[in-house]
Amino acid sequence: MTFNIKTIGNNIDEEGLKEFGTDFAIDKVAENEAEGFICRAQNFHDYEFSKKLLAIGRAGAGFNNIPVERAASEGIVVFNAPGGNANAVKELVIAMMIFGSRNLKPANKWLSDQMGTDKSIDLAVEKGKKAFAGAEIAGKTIGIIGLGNIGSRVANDAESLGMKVLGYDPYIAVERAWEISSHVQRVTSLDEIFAKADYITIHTPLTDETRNMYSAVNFVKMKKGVVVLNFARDEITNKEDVLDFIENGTIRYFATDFGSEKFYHNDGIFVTPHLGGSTAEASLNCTKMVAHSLERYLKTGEIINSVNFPRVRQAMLTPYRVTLINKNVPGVVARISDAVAQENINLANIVNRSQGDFAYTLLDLDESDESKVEALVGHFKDSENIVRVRVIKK
Ligand SMILES: NC(=O)C1=CN([C@@H]2O[C@H](COP(=O)(O)OP(=O)(O)OC[C@H]3O[C@@H](n4cnc5c(N)ncnc54)[C@H](O)[C@@H]3O)[C@@H](O)[C@H]2O)C=CC1
Ligand SMILES: O=C(O)C(=O)COP(=O)(O)O
Repeated sequence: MTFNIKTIGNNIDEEGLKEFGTDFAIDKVAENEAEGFICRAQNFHDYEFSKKLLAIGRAGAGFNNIPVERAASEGIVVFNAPGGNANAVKELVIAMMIFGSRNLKPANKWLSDQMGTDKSIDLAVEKGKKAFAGAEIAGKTIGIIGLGNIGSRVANDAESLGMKVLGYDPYIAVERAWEISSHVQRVTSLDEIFAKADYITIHTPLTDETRNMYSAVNFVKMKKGVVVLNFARDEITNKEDVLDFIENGTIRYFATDFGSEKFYHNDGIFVTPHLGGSTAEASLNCTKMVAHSLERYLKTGEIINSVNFPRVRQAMLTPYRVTLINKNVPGVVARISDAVAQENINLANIVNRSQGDFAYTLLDLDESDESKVEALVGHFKDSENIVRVRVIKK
């Protein structure tokens, strides 16, 4: 069987797409004919998914552009590429922190406005440069909100650049915690970050807790002259409040990957056009990662790196595998087992895992009679609690 994958939007790494095996066709059919999508930050909130679509690979980290709960309810598994672009974001954040500390935006603007000969400009430079004398980051305190793939890397590098590092992440994954330098001090309150840090950077998803975190209610708690960075998501920042707190001198410099017309001409603000994950390396990594996840899911039903379904790994050793996406309500597994028994099929293995309102069930059938497998699947069609059934032949 050939699976059709459609790349949505541009910037999907062509080299990365070569990871797909020969039984995958890329961009050969219309969107509503594809079993899999690969996308980046395109907004899918108003998108009507076709019944054929089984999986979406977000070639990046943040997935707030995809309605992941609706996708689950329509039987669509959404994957992302955790860590695939983390180094790219980290490097930009470190660069922007130093860029701001050394006043490079106004300094460069001032320099480009100079007129005259090289000699006269050299004289003006030596006289005028004191206006742009900056500060070093070594010895300063950085507060990092979110210590996942990006935040943990920023923490380790900031520490090796001589900074004192405070990290806040109430949901930190155990394996990530092991990767963070023991010199990074874990704090349990955001207010401690706001009160102590000279530099503050956020590396969390956009959630109800982080939306608007950069706003007046928190800016008033920050040190005068703080440098604030947002390379996570636009909606974390209240832009009017940033302008006010630049104006009153609380924020010395604000760097962000998410712009606004009011930001572009402000000397205290530096905006990059959502470039955090835009490197050749990150784009290759992320495309490869989601290509692997999609291929594995479509061919074997295994789920790795999904954001709306639990991880399910199970080697396929039987002639048939049936996978079901079902509502996470009581009685479904019993019904599935009953149906298997009614069709007199030997069940070699059953895996059932839930996440939120939905669950994923994988049945390995020790049965090579296709008609019996079809009869089994017949039990699950048109059931209000089962939203997707697939049969995978070894
Ligand atoms: N500017 C860009 O191009 C890019 C932006 N991003 C953004 O950065 C975010 C983080 O990316 P990764 O580090 O790769 O994700 P990740 O999932 O590895 O890490 C996120 C961390 O945030 C923590 N967290 C969640 N809610 C929190 C809260 N309320 N307070 C403190 N910590 C909290 C989690 O426990 C986790 O450790 C993404 O969700 C995305 O929005 C990611 C990649 C590129
Ligand atoms: O990975 C992320 O969360 C990003 O924000 C990067 O977005 P992009 O893939 O560059 O459209």
